Amino acid sequence: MIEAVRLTKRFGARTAVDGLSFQVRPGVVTGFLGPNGSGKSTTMRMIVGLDRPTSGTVTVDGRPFRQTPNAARAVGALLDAKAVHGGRSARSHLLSLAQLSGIPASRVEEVLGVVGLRDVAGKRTRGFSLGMGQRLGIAAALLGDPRVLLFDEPVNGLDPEGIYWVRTLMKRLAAEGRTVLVSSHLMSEMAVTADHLLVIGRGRLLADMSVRAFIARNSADFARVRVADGEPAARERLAALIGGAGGETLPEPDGALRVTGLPLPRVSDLAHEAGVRLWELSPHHASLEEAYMRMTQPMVDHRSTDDELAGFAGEEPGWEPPTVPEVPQRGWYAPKPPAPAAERHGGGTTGAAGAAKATEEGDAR
Ligand SMILES: Nc1ncnc2c1ncn2[C@@H]1O[C@H](COP(=O)(O)OP(=O)(O)OP(=O)(O)O)[C@@H](O)[C@H]1O
Repeated sequence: MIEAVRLTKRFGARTAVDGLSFQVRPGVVTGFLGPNGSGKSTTMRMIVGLDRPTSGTVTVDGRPFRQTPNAARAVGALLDAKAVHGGRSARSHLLSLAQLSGIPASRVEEVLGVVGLRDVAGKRTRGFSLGMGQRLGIAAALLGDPRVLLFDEPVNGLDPEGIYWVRTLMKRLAAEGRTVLVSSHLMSEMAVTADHLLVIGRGRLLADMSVRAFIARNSADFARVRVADGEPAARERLAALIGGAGGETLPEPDGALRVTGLPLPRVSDLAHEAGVRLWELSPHHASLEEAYMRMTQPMVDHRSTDDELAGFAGEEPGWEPPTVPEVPQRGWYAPKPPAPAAERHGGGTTGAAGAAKATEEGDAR
């Protein structure tokens, strides 16, 4: 278990972590969320003794990290996947870490297999993609088979298959009874990976609860109601009735109404009494992303403004837009058919077959 008590870190005048108290329990995946600059990485760095708290304490299984015997085998962390010597191979990077912590070399081969890097283990990490670097960082965290694991943005740069793999790995590690703390900005991913959430904003704890409770407390469920197509007057009549009964409606892009403030059966009764035909009446639960945005909106430090340069393209003196040949579009967003094989390769059946395939794909969309 990880336990923080009034944990605080200041960098000069900036308070990065402000009196945080929480516990991260074993057996579940705990998601660590917060806007950019809210203090997640600083908290993780303090957990593993890389930053010293200005005040307060944080312990791992009852002791500060620096006092934990053989800490590298007790706690594994992926904090910065780029913190690897680019001239070393993945294998030699892991071997040197293993040697420093008294971990047998055979374990290196095991973790290389777990993260799917065996085939490239002899290659210099300089040439690694972002996703390969993440996998190597995860391998390093797993090396000592630790009971406590921290992952700062582990899915950063991973493709969908890699993201799915990380999700499964986190869940498996937690199911084995380990303590797993994982930060991410990918809300859809957190919603399916984490059981529990710690949410911080400007260094302070905003929420410490299950994912389900967090969504329930920070969002409003709603109903979608769609009247029969081609009956706009009925839609307006229903919207007015809902408003009169104390509900609120918002138009949805497909013509349906999003209703809040009234239970579903009440909406159904109103439609029935008014003789409005419905094609849809469905309950909806807000997503983790909606709940998170609602809670953290006031805590966001970095916001974009409208782009002053919007509309700039094409104004460069002498610039002409490229001419795009007119191509008839077939189907729904059908891609441009490939040029005839003869034009591209000087003839041949391969090109013709490829053209036929591309057209089939276009039709299928
Ligand atoms: N070494 C440092 N010196 C000065 N300020 C720092 C240092 N490390 C972090 N900070 C500041 O502390 C605050 C918290 O940063 P931190 O990296 O912990 O946030 P974060 O939640 O991990 O952000 P992100 O989601 O962008 O990774 C920021 O304002 C950051 O600029």
